[in-house]
Amino acid sequence: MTGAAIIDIEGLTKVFSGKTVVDQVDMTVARGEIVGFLGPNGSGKTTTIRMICGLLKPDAGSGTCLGYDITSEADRIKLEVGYMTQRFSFYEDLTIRENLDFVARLYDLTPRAGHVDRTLAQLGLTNRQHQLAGTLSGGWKQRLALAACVMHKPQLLLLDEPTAGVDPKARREFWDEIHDLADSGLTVLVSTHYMDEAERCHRIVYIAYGRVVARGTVPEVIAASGLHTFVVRGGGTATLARRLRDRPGIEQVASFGNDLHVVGTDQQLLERAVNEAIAGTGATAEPDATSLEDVFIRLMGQTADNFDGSEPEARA
Ligand SMILES: Nc1ncnc2c1ncn2[C@@H]1O[C@H](COP(=O)(O)OP(=O)(O)OP(=O)(O)O)[C@@H](O)[C@H]1O
Repeated sequence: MTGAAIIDIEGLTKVFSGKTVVDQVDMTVARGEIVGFLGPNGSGKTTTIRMICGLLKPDAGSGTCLGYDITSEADRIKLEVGYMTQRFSFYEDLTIRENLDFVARLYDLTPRAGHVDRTLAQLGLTNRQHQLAGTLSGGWKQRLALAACVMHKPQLLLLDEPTAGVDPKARREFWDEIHDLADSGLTVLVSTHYMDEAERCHRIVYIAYGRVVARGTVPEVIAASGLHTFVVRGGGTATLARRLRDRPGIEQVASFGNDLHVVGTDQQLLERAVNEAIAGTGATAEPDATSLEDVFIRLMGQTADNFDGSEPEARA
């Protein structure tokens, strides 16, 4: 299947109680890619992932995952996918090894001990194999969950916010692991709210109200946003932010430590507005590269939190 898309879905739609939570989502993921799936809470990421791996039937749309039809060949997909859910679980009163042995049993892997040994070594868990899972720190729990997902040698990993609540060092190590797995040919679709994680993906797909509103590599998404950014420094940021907001040409003001990122789509109008706002304040303003975070703050601002039930102001 080399060259063929690992995920290829078109028009995927899901309606819950009359509410369309996934709305005509198209997505293609090639072998070996790490694709980040981003969007506000409740925007439809988990629902999309569950349809991709055959756990949930779409109300409209079609597609394949690993070459299998997502509606008629769901059983085949489930066997070849590693799915780490948001609330992954294992037996806290069993050791790491015993937990993996249990998973090997579920997948009917033989010889069981061999598969467990290989997976322990692959995920750097061998030295801790006899530690009770319940005594592990968040980062090691995540690693055990990943081990349980990859032991049956899936071709595709679907990770739903795998590092939520994990400290930065453990998150970084987890991502090094993801890249190692991708280098060995595994394909990864990973949902996340973390900006640094989005930047570690080959491509990202951003969804809001069930619809894809941005996609591409990080530079492509930044370029497509059409945003320009000025960094304002000096003076009290809170006072300056008040002066900057609500001026024509200024569409977003966000604090980054002692700096303010001031963003707009019309560069000339933005520059004029910024210079007017800071005149006489002692602050300085310089054009700077728009960051992915600037773009996401903007996308979130346009669409609000998907849980609040309000309609988005703008839809792509
Ligand atoms: N089984 C279900 N029945 C009814 N509504 C559901 C069901 N599953 C999800 N929803 C609703 O569908 C919407 C999308 O939920 P989903 O979990 O896919 O979003 P998400 O982007 O993964 O959110 P988060 O980032 O918070 O995990 C939400 O409004 C959610 O309440």
